[in-house]
Amino acid sequence: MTRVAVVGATGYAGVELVRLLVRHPEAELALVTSDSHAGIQLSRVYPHLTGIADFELQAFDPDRVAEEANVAFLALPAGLSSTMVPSLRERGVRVIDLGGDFRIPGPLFREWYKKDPPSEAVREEAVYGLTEWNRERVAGASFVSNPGCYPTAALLGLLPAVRNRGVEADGLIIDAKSGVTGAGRGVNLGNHFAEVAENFKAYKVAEHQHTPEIEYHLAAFGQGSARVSFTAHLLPMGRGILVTAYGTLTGEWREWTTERVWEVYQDAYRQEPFVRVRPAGQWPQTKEVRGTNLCDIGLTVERRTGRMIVVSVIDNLVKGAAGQAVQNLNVMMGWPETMGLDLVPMYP
Ligand SMILES: NC(=O)C1=CN([C@@H]2O[C@H](COP(=O)(O)OP(=O)(O)OC[C@H]3O[C@@H](n4cnc5c(N)ncnc54)[C@H](OP(=O)(O)O)[C@@H]3O)[C@@H](O)[C@H]2O)C=CC1
Ligand SMILES: CC(=O)N[C@@H](CCC(=O)OP(=O)(O)O)C(=O)O
Repeated sequence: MTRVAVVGATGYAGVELVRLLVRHPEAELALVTSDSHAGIQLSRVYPHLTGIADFELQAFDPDRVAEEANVAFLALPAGLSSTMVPSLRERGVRVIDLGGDFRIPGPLFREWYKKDPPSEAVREEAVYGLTEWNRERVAGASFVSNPGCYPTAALLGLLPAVRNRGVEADGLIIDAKSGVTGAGRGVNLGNHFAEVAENFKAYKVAEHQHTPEIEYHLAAFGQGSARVSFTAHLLPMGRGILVTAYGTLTGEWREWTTERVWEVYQDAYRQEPFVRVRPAGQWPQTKEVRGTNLCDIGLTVERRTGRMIVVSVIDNLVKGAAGQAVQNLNVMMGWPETMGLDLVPMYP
């Protein structure tokens, strides 16, 4: 068994990691940490874990993490892992960081997150954990930077077309909707029931911090440059993200049918255990992936406008956070990629 720690176990991403790790056949959950709940049992904070994960929460201490665990998952507010990661790496702990600190170069992090970035030398050690597109590098990694929730859905939906030069990567439009757990467990008026229920709103328009992450990795994996208009919206539901992306067809793709484009997507994802390309005309829904590490994709060519429309859905806490992090753990450790993630969607 490999001993693992969850740093920030009381947050929504952290507690989802706990859910997956307590049933993982090769990982043993050895340590859970919290800032404001240190000394209290995790099952006091989350009574649904009574008898399942009654660990006492510890304050973060890198020596303690290194004593107890070989791998640490960090699920902390942006900016904290920039200082914590080096202290763990120095002690030989492998790290999977779920925050935004290491996903983009420092100057972009400073500009969009308005926080001090980590040192560029440490950031360059981080392997971006979009598993389906970076599996070989994740396999040899000791430090993985897990993608953001919106970027996961957007990149998986768009990369087959961008990589194959089927759509113009400059000028993509990405329209995204999330459930409220995407904002974490912290109390925030914008996520108050009375503000969210029977309501629907766009937020952080033209200034969402996931915009540079989407552009940077579309360019890197797509082997070109990318400019996107990304708009996030808040839905009155707990879990789930649905992304609708619009791209102008280029080159020979301008003449292609939906079926031809669909074949390119099938080729890209046929071997992937967690990506399902839906038959033409079938549009994925958030509930169809709820509680799982799946990303479902539907697409069409819109002949009238010369555009392609792609819809992708994930569970933000699983494929968008904890599930993809466990998928990366499996790849890092050389275990079967689906280990501990063989989950059936909770429907209805
Ligand atoms: N929610 C989501 O859908 C997704 C989240 N993520 C990422 O995961 C990370 C966590 O997000 P989420 O779970 O939503 O956030 P939450 O606000 O729900 O949780 C934050 C966690 O960090 C801990 N924490 C806060 N401040 C400190 C501190 N100073 N020192 C140590 N621990 C601290 C909290 O512990 P306590 O309150 O007990 O002190 C809590 O466990 C973020 O970086 C986010 O970007 C990524 C993809 C999706
Ligand atoms: C619904 C909601 O508010 N979602 C959050 C998701 C952010 C997140 O997960 O933070 P990172 O930037 O560290 O990835 C948001 O849009 O800001």
